Amino acid sequence: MSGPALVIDGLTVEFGRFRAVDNLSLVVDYGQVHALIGPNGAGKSTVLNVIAGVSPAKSGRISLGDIELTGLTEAQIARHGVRRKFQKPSVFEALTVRENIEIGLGVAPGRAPAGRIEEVLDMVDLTSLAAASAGALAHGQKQWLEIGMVLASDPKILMLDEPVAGLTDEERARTASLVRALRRPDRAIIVVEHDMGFVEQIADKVTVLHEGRTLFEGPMSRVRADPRVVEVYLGR
Ligand SMILES: Nc1ncnc2c1ncn2[C@@H]1O[C@H](COP(=O)(O)OP(=O)(O)OP(=O)(O)O)[C@@H](O)[C@H]1O
Repeated sequence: MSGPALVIDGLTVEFGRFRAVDNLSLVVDYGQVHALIGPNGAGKSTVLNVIAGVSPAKSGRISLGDIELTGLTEAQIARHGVRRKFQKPSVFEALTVRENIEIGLGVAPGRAPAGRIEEVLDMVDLTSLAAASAGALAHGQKQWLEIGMVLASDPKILMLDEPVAGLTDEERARTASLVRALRRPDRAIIVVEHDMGFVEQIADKVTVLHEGRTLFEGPMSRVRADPRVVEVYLGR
C-alpha cells in the first residue's frame, strides 16, 4: 500500500470564539513518518485530538481511505486502526511489561495469538524485561512500552505525541531508531515533537503549523532553510 493514508480537508476547530485550527488541509501518506511541528499553541495536539475523535471539528473532513472519521466516536476511530500514544506514559505500573502488551492487544489474559506478544516485545526492544514490573522501568522504557501497547493492535495510523520529551540523549537516539523501524507500507506515523534533532532523524516529511494553519511543508532540510519558519519557530 502507498499513497494517502489520512486526508484532512478544510479542518476548522474552535474553542468558544478561539479558532485553534483554521481551514487546515493535510495529507499523510502510507509508508512515511510525518512530523507536525510549530510553536506552542500552533494547534498540533488539537489536530491529533480531532483525528482521534476526542475533540469535535467545527467544519472539514478527515478520511482514512473511504472511511470518513469525522463524526465517529473515539472507540470507532480506534477500531479503524487509528491509534495514539499520549505524551505522558500511562502504562499499568502494577503489571508486568508482558501483561501491558497483552492489554494493548485487547484480548483476555492468555488469549493472545501465539508469538504476538513476543513479536511486539522484540519490536520495542523490551524482550529481556518482559517479566519486570512496568512500574520499575526507566522513563524511556515506559515510553517504549506504551508505543508497544499501541503497536500491539497493528495500527494503520500511529500518532505519537512528543515521544522524546524528558528522555536522555541515549534514549532519544534509541527512540529515533525504533520509530524508523516502525515504518511500513501499510502504516502512516504522525509525530508531534519539539526536538528538532529528533525530527530530523525520523521524519520523511514535516508540516510546520502556525496559528492553526500550514506555514510550510517539506523535508526537514528545506524547513530549516525557510525564513518564515525560522522567524516564527526555529530562530527563537
Ligand atoms: N480544550 C481547550 N479549550 C480551550 N482552548 C484550547 C483547548 N485545547 C487547546 N486550546 C487552545 O488551542 C490552541 C492550540 O493548542 P494545542 O494544544 O493544539 O497547541 P500545540 O501546537 O499542541 O502546542 P504545544 O506545542 O504547546 O503542545 C492553544 O491556544 C490552546 O490554548
